[in-house]
Amino acid sequence: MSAQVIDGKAFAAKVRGHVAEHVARLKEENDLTPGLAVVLVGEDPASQVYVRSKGKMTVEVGMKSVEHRLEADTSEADLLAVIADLNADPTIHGILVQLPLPGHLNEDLVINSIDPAKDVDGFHISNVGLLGTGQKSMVPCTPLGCLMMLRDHHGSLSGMDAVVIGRSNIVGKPMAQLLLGDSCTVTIAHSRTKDLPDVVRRADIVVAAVGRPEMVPGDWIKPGATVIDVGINRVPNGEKTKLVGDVDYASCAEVAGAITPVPGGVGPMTIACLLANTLTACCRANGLKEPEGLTA
Ligand SMILES: Nc1nc2c(c(=O)[nH]1)N[C@@H](CN(C=O)c1ccc(C(=O)N[C@@H](CCC(=O)O)C(=O)O)cc1)CN2
Ligand SMILES: [Mg+2]
Repeated sequence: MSAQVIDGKAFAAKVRGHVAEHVARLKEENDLTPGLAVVLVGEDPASQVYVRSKGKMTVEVGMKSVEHRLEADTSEADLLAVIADLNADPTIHGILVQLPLPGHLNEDLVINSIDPAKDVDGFHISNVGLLGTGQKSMVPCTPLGCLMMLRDHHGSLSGMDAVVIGRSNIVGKPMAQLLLGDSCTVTIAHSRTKDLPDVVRRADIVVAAVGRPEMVPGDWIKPGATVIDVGINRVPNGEKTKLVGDVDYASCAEVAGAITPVPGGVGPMTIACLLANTLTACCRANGLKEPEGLTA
């Protein structure tokens, strides 16, 4: 068997197209422009690339984009003051603090200082609690992107066995909540899971989000299963480097029914869902109907 490739790049472009249509309608009918503020502390090269890309795509879908680039040694008080200003700014509907933060800053404290209604990353403790109790929330972008691709591929996910490998707050835990919300039977596996290969072999859906290059081989995959690879690992490739996921693509693609590639799978969906969340936040803030198909 050779798996169907789930093209995240193409799907993300489609999502951004839907967002752009809604944004144009909001402008025309409600004289409203959604605004997204991205805060970057320090000079992490990968973060700089992601932040630039977020700003560019925000403008492309017709939204207002604001960037705050702060020095690596910015104090917590100064960062919190920037966030407080954005919380109070009525033209800003989404606020995102790019992670990871430099080590001297308390990530939880910083994230929890964002107005939950503007927390387009869905990392604020209020949004985590709302998602966990099945209430309307802001949903973390990467898991939301994975869910959108799974729904698009399968239609209903009801009754499917899903294994999420990885228990991070950003991907693993919210992914499990979303799959549960779509009536999957969900297992969260991690580094201490016993008989991990056997656990993964039971899954109709495997979401790999461990951050370990090519950790999942094809012989862990049930024939026909859907494999969603969240990993973005840069590894040596001769004199250069290349990006690989958390699954061994070649062997998994021989067994799986469908698989996301790296690059071009989950990654592009993350930014598309960030734009979708900003649009959703703007609609909610103004008491307007939310766009369909862009939230969980
Ligand atoms: N506040 C946040 N910080 C971080 C998040 C996040 O969702 N919110 N996620 C990641 C980084 N990230 C967005 O911020 C992100 C990562 C990767 C991609 C992407 O499109 N990747 C491409 C490959 C890019 C490359 O060549 O390096 C792909 O997979 O095709 C988009 C966004 C951590 N921080
Ligand atoms: Mg820290």
